[in-house]
Amino acid sequence: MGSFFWLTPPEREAFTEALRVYLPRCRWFASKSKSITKVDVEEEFCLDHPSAAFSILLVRVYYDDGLHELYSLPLEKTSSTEVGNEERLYFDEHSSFSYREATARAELGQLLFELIVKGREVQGGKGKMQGYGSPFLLSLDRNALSRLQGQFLAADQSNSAYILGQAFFLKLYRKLEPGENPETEILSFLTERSSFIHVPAYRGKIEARIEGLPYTLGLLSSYVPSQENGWKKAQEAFSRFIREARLQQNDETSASGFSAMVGGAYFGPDASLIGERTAGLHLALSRAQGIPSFEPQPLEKEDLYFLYEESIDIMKEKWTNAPSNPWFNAWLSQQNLSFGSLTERVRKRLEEKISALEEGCVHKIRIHGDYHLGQLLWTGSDYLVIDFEGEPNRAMARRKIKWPGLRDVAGMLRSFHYVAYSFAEGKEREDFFLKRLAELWYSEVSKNFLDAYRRITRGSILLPTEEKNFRLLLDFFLLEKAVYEVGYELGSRPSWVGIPLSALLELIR
Ligand SMILES: Nc1ncnc2c1ncn2[C@@H]1O[C@H](COP(=O)(O)OP(=O)(O)O)[C@@H](O)[C@H]1O
Ligand SMILES: O=P(O)(O)O[C@H]1O[C@H](CO)[C@@H](O[C@H]2O[C@H](CO)[C@@H](O)[C@H](O)[C@H]2O)[C@H](O)[C@H]1O
Repeated sequence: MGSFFWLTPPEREAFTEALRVYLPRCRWFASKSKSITKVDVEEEFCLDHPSAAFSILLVRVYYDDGLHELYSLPLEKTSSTEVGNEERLYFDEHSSFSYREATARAELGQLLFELIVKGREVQGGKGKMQGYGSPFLLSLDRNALSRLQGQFLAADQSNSAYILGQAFFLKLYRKLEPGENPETEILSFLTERSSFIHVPAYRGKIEARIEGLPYTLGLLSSYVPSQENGWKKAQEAFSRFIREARLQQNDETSASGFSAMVGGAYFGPDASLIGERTAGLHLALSRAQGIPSFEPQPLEKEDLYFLYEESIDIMKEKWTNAPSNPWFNAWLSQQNLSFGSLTERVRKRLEEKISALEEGCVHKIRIHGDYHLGQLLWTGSDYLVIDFEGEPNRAMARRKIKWPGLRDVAGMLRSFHYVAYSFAEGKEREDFFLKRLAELWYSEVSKNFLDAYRRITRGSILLPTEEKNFRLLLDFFLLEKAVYEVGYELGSRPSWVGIPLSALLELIR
């Protein structure tokens, strides 16, 4: 079967032109709003299955702002008669060879799994791709492993995944950068060097090495059978709470009565368990003596000024379309605020938090970095934490920076807030009772989560001993996360922008 590098220059051009149209339509393609100037295929790794021929292409995409990104694109090579025109990405009339999207093919998942199990190496044009199994995987019976059936996971996510025999989960990263992916790094650390078991166990990875640089192409972990994720479970608990509270509305149930309801059966116990798991995760990550990329270090004010600058940049760059966003504007006029005064108050509040904080009051460690309820899987009796890639839109090196665990804690608190306040989203009528219940739910769930987290981390390098420092740091991270979220919502869910804005308002009052 053919290969990109066998094509003539005009054929290559036709193919990269086809990619230029195709890529922005893909869910995992990060820069949909940018204008592509050029697409280059930098590398091709060919993988043959008895019934199909595949290629993993590494494709460099150039934009009109001078920046570029590298993507992994698994394609199937097939003869023209087998494929309808609509499925083809490229067709070469002379050799009757065409490329089509292959991610959904279970055979590809199988081949990639085998690459890891057998530690195989595949040569490309400039470099090589190799599978690496963890010590545990390599201790298993290879024949039994090769009989496992692959299945593509049809979830609309930033990466693509396969399940093998309900035992393994294989994630193929789409956007690549040189260096080890934070997810393989953290999961292998937790699996092999800690006793924390509430994450999928690390089982291996696929790495490419091109011109001396490593790129993580895939992660193999244990498969976690789950009922739902934390976000769905919390939403469901919140809506049950609202239904029950409305039934009791006439019975004059007091605020403390409603809080007790939440604490009892409407996510209060879940929040405590999430607090325990979060604390356990951070404690495990903080016990990493002798590994420079993980070893804890005292927090300096400089570290926070870095985030402060980043928040200012987000407000300048990612909030630029705010003035044309009707929800943003309606919110501003409701609060009697101008755009300029909002951003200035946020800036000032961030600065105040840093200056009042005592330097070195806590240590920074490797953290999850994009911690929210959607990153928790509910197994039916416990929560497992997934997706350690960090914030998807930030550069890899940036996602590996150490921060106090309280940064993840703030992420989870923001997520509880989203559950309560997204419930009222899109409902025209002002419903004061619902607002009151949302406040009560958020406050009770947050208290349960924080109490559990603080109980377990008390006395450790993760928690400031003084209450004042704890509050300052947590508020700083809540502010910083809400600034990020406003930018995120303006780009992806403009009608939800009021949720992080309402949190910001509370924090700058
Ligand atoms: N180890 C696992 N076992 C089972 N399902 C998983 C596992 N990890 C992730 N998933 C499922 O796949 C989805 C996408 O995983 P995630 O790590 O969030 O990928 P992405 O990087 O694409 O966001 C999750 O929402 C979850 O449903
Ligand atoms: O795609 P990722 O899961 O890596 O994270 C990004 O998308 C999240 C949205 O799904 C976004 O999270 C925000 O919305 C959540 C509700 O959908 C809410 O629970 C989070 O608190 C809120 O930040 C996340 O910020 C973004 O990085």
